[in-house]
Amino acid sequence: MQQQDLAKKAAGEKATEFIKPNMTIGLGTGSTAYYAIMRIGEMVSSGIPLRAVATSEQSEQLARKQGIPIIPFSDVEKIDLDIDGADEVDEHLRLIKGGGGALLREKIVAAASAEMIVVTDESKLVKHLGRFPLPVEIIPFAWELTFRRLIALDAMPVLRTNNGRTVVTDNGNYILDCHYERIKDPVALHQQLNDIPGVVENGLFLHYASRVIIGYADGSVKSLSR
Ligand SMILES: O=C(CO)[C@H](O)[C@H](O)COP(=O)(O)O
Repeated sequence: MQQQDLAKKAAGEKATEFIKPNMTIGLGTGSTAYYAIMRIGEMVSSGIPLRAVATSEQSEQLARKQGIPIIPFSDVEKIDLDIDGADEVDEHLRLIKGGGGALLREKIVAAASAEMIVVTDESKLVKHLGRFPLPVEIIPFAWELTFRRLIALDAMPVLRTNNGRTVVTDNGNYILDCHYERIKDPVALHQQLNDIPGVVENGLFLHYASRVIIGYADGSVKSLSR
């Protein structure tokens, strides 16, 4: 296993120590959340009663394979704990998410959770958000107009593609990756982006994370909390 994966594993597994029996867990998306899901699978196999909702089709499939009971959102009264990764984390525990394209479901689940623990490695820690391109999920209808509005806001958007094909999210939408280098006012930008008709959601998670667990390759972890 590579150094960075060891760090991700350490963080993902540590977060599961906050899980208590009978909790409803929000399962994040990505290569760090993967380790949390695998560990939760082991917990379920060992007889700990848990149930979960997933933030992507990918995580749902993984969870089902591990025997984690996935419940429909219609049955969800509250989500006790959401465990998810991030693409950037600043010192105020504000995040950029959506590198894996799951930002919309991730934000819906984070907003519905009593607590959100972010699992990450050291490479994601930044002084200022914005070095990682900010994902913005938009509806396909007239997407070119939404794209132009973002150009007018100096967002330098790029339509996300994979092998020459437009990436379509689990919700049937497109993603524009916006290049800022440094986001000076994340609160104002969050509002400005979501005010654009056609924008469904953006990858700024400004007040959801209550704890960030940073993993290191030697298996140690550091925890930051609000
Ligand atoms: O926001 C996400 C997916 O939409 C992921 O949490 C984020 O991209 C981090 O992924 P990884 O743990 O693989 O680095």
